[in-house]
Amino acid sequence: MSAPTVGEASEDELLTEIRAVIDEHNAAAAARAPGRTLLGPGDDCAVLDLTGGRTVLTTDTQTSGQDYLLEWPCGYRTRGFDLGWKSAAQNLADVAAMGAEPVSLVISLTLPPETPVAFVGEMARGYAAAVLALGAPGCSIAGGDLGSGGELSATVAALGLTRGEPVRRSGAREGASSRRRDRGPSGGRAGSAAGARTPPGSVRGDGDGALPRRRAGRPGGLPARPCPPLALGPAMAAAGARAMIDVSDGLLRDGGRVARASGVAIDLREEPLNALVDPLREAARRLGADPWEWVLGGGEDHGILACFPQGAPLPEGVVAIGSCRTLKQGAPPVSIEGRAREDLGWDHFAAEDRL
Ligand SMILES: Nc1ncnc2c1ncn2[C@@H]1O[C@H](COP(=O)(O)OP(=O)(O)O)[C@@H](O)[C@H]1O
Ligand SMILES: Cc1ncc(C[n+]2csc(CCOP(=O)(O)OP(=O)(O)O)c2C)c(N)n1
Ligand SMILES: [Mg+2]
Repeated sequence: MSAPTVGEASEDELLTEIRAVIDEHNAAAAARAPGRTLLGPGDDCAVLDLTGGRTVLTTDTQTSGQDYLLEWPCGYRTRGFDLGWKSAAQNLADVAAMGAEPVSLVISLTLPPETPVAFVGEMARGYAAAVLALGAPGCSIAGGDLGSGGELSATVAALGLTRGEPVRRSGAREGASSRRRDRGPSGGRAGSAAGARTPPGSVRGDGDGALPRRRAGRPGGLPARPCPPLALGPAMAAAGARAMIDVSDGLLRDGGRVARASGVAIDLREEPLNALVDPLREAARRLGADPWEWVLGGGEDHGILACFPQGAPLPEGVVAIGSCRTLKQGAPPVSIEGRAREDLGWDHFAAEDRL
């Protein structure tokens, strides 16, 4: 007998599958952050107490074919756990990049009828696991929505609280140095997600060219399970960061967003970037790809790019990668050792069959 699918289940049965996981998570989260989530799933709305700071709110969607593939070119099959993890992580990263601590998530799922019920339960486990593993153990999963549809998609909204003022993209000033925390708790580095997406179709024919399937599909679990360094968001804010962004669309593109919003030019140094490129060289060689393109243009690593006043003490693990200069007319918003680089990065609406 084949595994039961969503099309054979009722909404209540699916909710029971999800609630089994998240109710347990929420009980633990409530013990760690008492008084924040006053009412979780089960009513028309959740009830939160967000007094004591500024509230930040964000949402992001993972859509099959656009943000993930059920089967990657390397043969790796996306698990429900991966999809849950990634859609939580991507939102938690946005909260952290404002300098906030995550308080709660709501989750809306569109499920094609052929989706296995077990996949949905796995997604719930992925949400709860990401929240815990990435360092937001007090964050509740306060509710969501279920619907049927042609494409499997997951939309998460996340709420967070700051201690001081949220850190926006627009606060960078000349002379500030720009630094990037590139390593997540389990080792996600800039460029790794892009490297993992690169299809082995582009492998060079040098005999053992292709990475073993396991490694090609999951260097550090990416891009299936990105590991944004959540705790560094509030830590960088407390250390005086003037501008922050999570790198979802690529270092150049997201750096350009900070530069433009702040009215500065960001000049990156080659030496610290080399430290990000080096571990990717071998994988890139085998795939016939340019590791610099992964580091500069690859998205979905969700490290945090921040600009600090010169001389500000940096939280541990933060690496200085450049500085903010005067923005000159006609000059690129982001350069490397003063040289312009081709504009690399992810744009949903410009992408054509490009992983
Ligand atoms: N994917 C989900 N994850 C977590 N909770 C969910 C999910 N879908 C629905 N819920 C929760 O289950 C309860 C019932 O959902 P629903 O029937 O969609 O409510 P309503 O009809 O009031 O919109 C709500 O409290 C909702 O937050
Ligand atoms: C099937 C597939 N194609 C392409 C990509 C690459 N990709 C999709 S979205 C994205 C950037 C991040 O997504 P976005 O929704 O822009 O996140 P946000 O900037 O809103 O945080 C990248 C690099 C992918 N992950 N999966
Ligand atoms: Mg963001």
